[in-house]
Amino acid sequence: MFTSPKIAPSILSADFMNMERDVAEIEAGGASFVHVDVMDGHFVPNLTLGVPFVKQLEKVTNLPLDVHLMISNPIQQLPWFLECGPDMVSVHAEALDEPTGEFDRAIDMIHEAGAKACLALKPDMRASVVEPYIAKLDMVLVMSVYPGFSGQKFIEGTEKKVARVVEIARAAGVAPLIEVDGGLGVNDPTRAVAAAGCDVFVAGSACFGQADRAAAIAGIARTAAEAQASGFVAPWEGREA
Ligand SMILES: O=C(CO)[C@@H](O)[C@H](O)COP(=O)(O)O
Repeated sequence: MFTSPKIAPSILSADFMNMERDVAEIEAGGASFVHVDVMDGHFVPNLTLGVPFVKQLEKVTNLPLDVHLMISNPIQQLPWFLECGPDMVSVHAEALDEPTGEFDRAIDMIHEAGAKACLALKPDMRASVVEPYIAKLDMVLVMSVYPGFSGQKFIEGTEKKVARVVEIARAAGVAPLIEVDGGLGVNDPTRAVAAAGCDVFVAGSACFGQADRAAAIAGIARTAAEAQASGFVAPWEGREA
């Protein structure tokens, strides 16, 4: 039922002056993806990196790039990011205009470029928004903090949204990866989302903020696997999905 936990360290917490070294460490340390936080200072209140950086990053690692576009107007910018050769691209539901077909358009553009397509949801977005698209999606990214910064506290109850997305996927007879991003580490939030069906655990400060990145990755993966096996139940109430 559960897949083995995959860890995607978020480079937002890495040393931008030593990115090649930091990414080499997580590659050697057992990461499954590099989570690349693209923020435009408009869709989220922080500005990080753009196309030239992603292009360079792709050259210095064999890890799959998991590019998380926290940007306004992704339809316009997608072609530039897709030229960088990412493995997986997440676009936010909140940044797309559903009535004009932008959800389908973004997913199709990503697939046509040979990458895997993911729909990302901010904490206030309902899980059911993925329902019409679930069969086309390779992954759903459930944000467990308001996007913009590393080191924030996990929003309790996000595990309910994870469980709801799993339910929607099952009902459609598909099994996209479920990724959760924000506040994860060797902690109860990781246990809660693991037990709810999360496959990919994004970790910024809990990975790059640690001196031993390999030990950090192993610790989070072990925490998640144990929670999957034991059926961890969160000690909080939290919000609805
Ligand atoms: O996209 C984001 C924040 O917007 C994340 O990827 C963070 O970078 C995760 O950091 P931690 O919460 O794990 O420290």
